[in-house]
Amino acid sequence: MKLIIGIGGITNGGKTTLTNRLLKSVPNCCVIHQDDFYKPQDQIRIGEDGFKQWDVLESLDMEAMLSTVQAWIRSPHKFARAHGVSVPPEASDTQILILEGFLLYSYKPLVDLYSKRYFLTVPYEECKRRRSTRKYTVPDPPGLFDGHVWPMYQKYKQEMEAKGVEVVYLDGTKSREELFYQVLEDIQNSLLNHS
Ligand SMILES: Nc1ncnc2c1ncn2[C@@H]1O[C@H](COP(=O)(O)OP(=O)(O)O)[C@@H](O)[C@H]1O
Ligand SMILES: NC(=O)c1ccc[n+]([C@@H]2O[C@H](COP(=O)(O)O)[C@@H](O)[C@H]2O)c1
Repeated sequence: MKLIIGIGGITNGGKTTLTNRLLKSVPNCCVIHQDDFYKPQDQIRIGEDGFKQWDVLESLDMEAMLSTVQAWIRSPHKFARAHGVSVPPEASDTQILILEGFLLYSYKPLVDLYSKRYFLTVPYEECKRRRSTRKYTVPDPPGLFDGHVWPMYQKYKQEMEAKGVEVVYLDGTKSREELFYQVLEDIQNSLLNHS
């Protein structure tokens, strides 16, 4: 059985933290990070808002991300070995792929592939506070959060909801442990329901 799990949602919601915790506990589990598919900086256009458009889908090479997911679907064991995930000889038939990223549910060719879509949220003030301490490869210019990041977050979330994409919302202000056990239990239930 193959399960593709999305850990999506708001920037600085705790997606990477939760994903890393799950990877330590869930056997036969690989990960693909959406951030790894950012286009080169000189291909990120400047929008009418005056900012480099880091928070739009067009800034990510989603075709390449989809190809990577398809490589896992074709052969999870081969994919795991190629990505340094140990595959014991007696590995069970259950293989799990976690996709982690802030725009996971806005790219049509991927959206139906998920067995489960999680979506972390945190309120505006908390998101802005966490973001202000974060160091990206390209530092946020002044005003980026209010002028670009937050409006794009709201736009994509509204579009996702309008399309009726089914997600499980997670409250990113809960403790790291609480979030981990909530999702782990839910994944275990999904496995039971699929078997
Ligand atoms: N449950 C949580 N409660 C409080 N802070 C958290 C929690 N999860 C993550 N963080 C912190 O928030 C920041 C962003 O976390 P990260 O996992 O990198 O978010 P994302 O991958 O969604 O951008 C980091 O400083 C991290 O330590
Ligand atoms: N990874 C990069 O090269 C890069 C560069 C500039 C901004 N960002 C930011 O990364 C955010 C998405 O990643 P997180 O969900 O991990 O915060 C976006 O809001 C975007 O503004 C990433």
